[in-house]
Amino acid sequence: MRFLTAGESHGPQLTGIVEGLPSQLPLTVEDINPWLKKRQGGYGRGRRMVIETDTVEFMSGVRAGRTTGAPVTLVIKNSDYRNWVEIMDPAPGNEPRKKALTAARPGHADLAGGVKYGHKDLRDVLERASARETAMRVAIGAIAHKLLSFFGVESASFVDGMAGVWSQVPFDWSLKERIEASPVRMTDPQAEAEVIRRIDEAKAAGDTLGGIIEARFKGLVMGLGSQMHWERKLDGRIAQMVMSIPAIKGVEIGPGFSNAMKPGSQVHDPIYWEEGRGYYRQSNRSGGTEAGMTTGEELVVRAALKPIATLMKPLPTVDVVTHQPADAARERSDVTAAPAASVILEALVGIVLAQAYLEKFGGDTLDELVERVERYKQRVLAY
Ligand SMILES: Cc1cc2nc3c(=O)[nH]c(=O)nc-3n(C[C@H](O)[C@H](O)[C@H](O)COP(=O)(O)O)c2cc1C
Ligand SMILES: C=C(O[C@@H]1CC(C(=O)O)=C[C@@H](OP(=O)(O)O)[C@H]1O)C(=O)O
Repeated sequence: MRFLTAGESHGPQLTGIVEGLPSQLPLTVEDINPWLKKRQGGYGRGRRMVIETDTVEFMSGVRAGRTTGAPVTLVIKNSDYRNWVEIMDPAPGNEPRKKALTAARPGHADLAGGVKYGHKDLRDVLERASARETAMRVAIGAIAHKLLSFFGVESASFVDGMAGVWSQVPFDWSLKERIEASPVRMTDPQAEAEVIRRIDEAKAAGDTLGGIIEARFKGLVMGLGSQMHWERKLDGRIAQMVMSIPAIKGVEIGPGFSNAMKPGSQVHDPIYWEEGRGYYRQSNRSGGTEAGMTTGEELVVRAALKPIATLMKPLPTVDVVTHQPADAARERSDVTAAPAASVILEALVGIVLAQAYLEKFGGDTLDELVERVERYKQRVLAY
């Protein structure tokens, strides 16, 4: 399964093409739109999210609520486009009416992208660097999750810490509903209240916040990915996908960074076997992968999100036309995107996992795939 996305943040629409889905996968917009809604939410988002109500349309590959096996084309319209029609006009002639953005914003694609692609209006850079693109990838992730649901895979995601405040309530699958209802997608009501206070404080100060986010997956079979060659290692593929989310600056599988400070005896997970249950672990300090393959335990993916780069109290920069010192351009902006990023993390790791299932089990139809996954589960038990 491969995919492409296209579309500018303030252009008419985002487009996605997904190729390699099995046929007969039940699929409606209702499988996708709730994910888009969740991605738009979260305390600390800016005014753009009031303008947009993201919903997806199928343009190919789905008939009567099922995939046909043909490439699936998805579209999400940008409601904000109506306010940007002239600025985003592809036809020549509107340039004088365009508001050129020339004060490169530190922390954004503006400077390197402007130099690399030869743009002096940095809008031509930022329109594609914007995290708006993740709306389409989350839509594609929702399809991946739909597929995973047929293999018995379940997922969750949350914000573990923000602004120096850590959740004190450890994740438990029974907390999923609370997380979904939380304005900052936290497990801990006390931490949540404090984090909301700090977001308000940051906003009032013209500042921004990042956070630590986590996604979990249970029900995965042992042996997705491969140790045999570097680019087939599942943890490597997950890291690439996660780092491609705008503003993510660190990724770990399980407690990867804190494990690095401990002796091996406190890090690795002893192996047990029981009749009827097969192989299992009593701990999951590996976070669910060993040597680029799933262990069959929960997969735990954590990521660090930097604070939003556009500051209402802007940092010093240089105007790329005049080369004079300037204040960084101020665009309408989020104060934090950590809750949204946790949803993106969960959706996008789902894509990597769906790809791993499709690679391992093949299958042109959903039935074939499910049958092969079930047969493999029996093999794992009997091993
Ligand atoms: C959901 C989401 C929303 C974002 N919203 C903003 C925003 O409103 N303003 C901003 O400056 N950066 C925002 N970002 C981050 C920038 O897109 C990102 O920092 C920038 O493109 C530079 O890329 P890098 O941080 O990966 O280096 C957001 C990121 C995510 C994941
Ligand atoms: C549009 C989205 O996020 C945007 C991501 C973003 C950025 O610089 O990454 C900047 C902001 O865009 P705007 O200037 O239009 O307000 C965010 O709103 C979205 O998540 O759908």
